Amino acid sequence: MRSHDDDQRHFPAGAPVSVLTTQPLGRPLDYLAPDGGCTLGAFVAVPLGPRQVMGLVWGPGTGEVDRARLRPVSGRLEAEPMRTELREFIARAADYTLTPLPSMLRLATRAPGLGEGEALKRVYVRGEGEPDRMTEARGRVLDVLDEYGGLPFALGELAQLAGCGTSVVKGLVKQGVVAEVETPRDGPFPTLDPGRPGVELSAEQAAASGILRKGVASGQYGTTLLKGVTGSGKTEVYLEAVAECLERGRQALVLLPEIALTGAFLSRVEARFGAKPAEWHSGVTQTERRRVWRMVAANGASLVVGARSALFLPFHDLGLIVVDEEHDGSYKQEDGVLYNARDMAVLRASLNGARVILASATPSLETWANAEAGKYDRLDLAARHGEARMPRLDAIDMRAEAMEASSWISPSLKGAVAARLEKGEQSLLFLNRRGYAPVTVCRACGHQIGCDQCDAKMVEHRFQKRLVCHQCGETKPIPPACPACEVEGKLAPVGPGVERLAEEAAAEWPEARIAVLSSDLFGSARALKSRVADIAEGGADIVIGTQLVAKGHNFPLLTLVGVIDTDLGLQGSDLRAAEHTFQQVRQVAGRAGRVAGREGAALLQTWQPEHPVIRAILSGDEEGFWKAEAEERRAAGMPPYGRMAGIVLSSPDVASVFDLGAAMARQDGPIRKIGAQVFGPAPAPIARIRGRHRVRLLVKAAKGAPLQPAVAEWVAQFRLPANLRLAVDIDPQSFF
Ligand SMILES: Nc1ncnc2c1ncn2[C@@H]1O[C@H](COP(=O)(O)OP(=O)(O)OP(=O)(O)O)[C@@H](O)[C@H]1O
Ligand SMILES: [Zn+2]
Repeated sequence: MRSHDDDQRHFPAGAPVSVLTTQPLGRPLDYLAPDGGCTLGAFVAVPLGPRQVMGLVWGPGTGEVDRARLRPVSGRLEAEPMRTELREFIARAADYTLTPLPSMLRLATRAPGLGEGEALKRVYVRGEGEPDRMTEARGRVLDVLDEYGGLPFALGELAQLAGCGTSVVKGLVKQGVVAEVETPRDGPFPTLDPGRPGVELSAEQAAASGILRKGVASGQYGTTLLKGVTGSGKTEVYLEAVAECLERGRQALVLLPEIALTGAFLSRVEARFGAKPAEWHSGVTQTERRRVWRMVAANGASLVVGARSALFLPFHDLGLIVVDEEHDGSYKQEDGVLYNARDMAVLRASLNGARVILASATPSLETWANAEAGKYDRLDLAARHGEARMPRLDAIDMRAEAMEASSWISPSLKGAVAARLEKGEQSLLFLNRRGYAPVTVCRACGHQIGCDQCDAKMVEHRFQKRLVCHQCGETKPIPPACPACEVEGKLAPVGPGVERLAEEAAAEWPEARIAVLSSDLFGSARALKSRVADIAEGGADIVIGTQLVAKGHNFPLLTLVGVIDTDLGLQGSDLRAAEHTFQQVRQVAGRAGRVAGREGAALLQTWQPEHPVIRAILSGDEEGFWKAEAEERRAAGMPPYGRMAGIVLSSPDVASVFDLGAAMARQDGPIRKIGAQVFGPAPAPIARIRGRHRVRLLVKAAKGAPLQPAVAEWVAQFRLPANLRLAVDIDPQSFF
């Protein structure tokens, strides 16, 4: 780590400095420091060709270009300079993921107007009374203001969210129904009070919380796996570590995997600390994003709750990062910069003397193995809080069930749901498939409707009345005739998605209130959040959902979980198929019976109850499962006992991807030099997306091998033909 004094390092006017921009140039460029000089990490404007772009003073000039030919920095921007710790993090993360530095800087500067000053800004909030004449557009403006609960908006932002012109807003201002106010930009967030009493912890919880608090108090880096069964109070326990962090005047970051979870979480923070934290995710307005970015840097926000990209915020002094549901796949970004937020959290904390808490009921094998190896500490919460008990898990052997055609809920499961309806309790039916039917087939010729741009079947979405490609998002109406044989009226849905399951449930229980939770059915994150809150309060009898419902929700009335197709994830040859199925099914089962006195049950529909993974899920022998899984991976040299890098080549031209793939496989010297191996090229499982043909290569290396430099050297040997994209995925999670 560089010394702290670096933060003060100053370059006098005219000194050569290297400036990193977000432009795709690959590396920093030299400029001359402006009048008055500039400090290391300062945000500046620099000329680039005919344009002015934002840049960051990255270090002394490299001397690559003759001094006489350097242009001066145009000016300093008003943003707080980037601290050494964050610059170091960006550089290390770029090296680790083999991402060009400019793309990393872009991740760390994703807020609008960073260069603009602190002047007053004009914002719009709800005023008094009702408009003289209510129009549809006016109504929408007022709805937006209500929906966001008093948050201020910029004019353009408000108009856009309401889907109207700015004149509509101005008209409302004239009548005083909307108020126009001048406020300082970017006010600090309300202070959180860690001294308020928390809930009374059980002995087990108190012991864990004591250890976590001590860790935070040490001011030293360390990572702890907080493993607790679903409903054991992991959140209550890690909030104590947050309290300790706040007491010490340092900032804390809590990463959550799913935006729908933040609503309930914010209320818990408010209950514990007396105010809400700052939020950072795709559902936050642009105005608010800028405020969070600046306040985090100025120490005006002590706790941030966010999605994975919050990891790149310019914290003033970050003392704790909690990664909740650390096993969740959404922590791995799968396009653009390919990074795993869980691993990057550990990296950032280690550079800043901060603690990491990885919380999960079903940790990833990577984390489990790191704890086994002593790299991470581990704390266990073995019991549910209070009198609540873990749900009973049972298999429903589908071979023994009398299933009708186009029916997916077995008679046994139906009986269990009916019993819950009678008692006024909730049931959850889980199926990890969006839409109505995954395949639409022609009963005359057998043709299945695919996407024109992708090597994928179109999925019927009946609520939208369209076929949707889950790869590229392309949609089209269901054609009246088969596109292959032109016979009319023979297209039929095959297989179930959540919408079709909801149809079956509605036919079976016409009186029941049914809620379908699937990410595509909600226009906005706010709408989804409010639906989740409504269900928690008893606003539905049967919840039907995708993996969206498997994550961290607390539905107190829910006592039955039915997994429709437990075998779904076990098909295919995914390295992590067993691990993911185990995690997902145990998580979703854990939604049942979370309140004392309401016994929970989970019923798993399966065609292969004797499958080892299904047996492990039922037996609950988690350590046994992980040991066996670890042994298999170790024997095969697979992660976490070996390392991998995935390469995806894609181009509209099929020949050029295969040619380059073959050349890469031949010229594998840099890979062989570290004792690693190249596999492929092979067509990717989804061989075409958005009209681009895709080919994969895989590098397998031993655990300690210097994988990144070798891959960098290997890839650098090749000139990419026009329009061919090469993506490197270090530690790949998916192989589509
Ligand atoms: N000591 C406590 N006192 C009062 N309520 C508690 C206590 N511990 C946990 N609870 C309550 O029990 C429920 C489950 O706790 P929590 O959500 O923290 O568990 P979790 O382990 O994070 O669950 P999951 O892994 O399923 O997300 C919550 O409603 C929480 O408020
Ligand atoms: Zn497509």
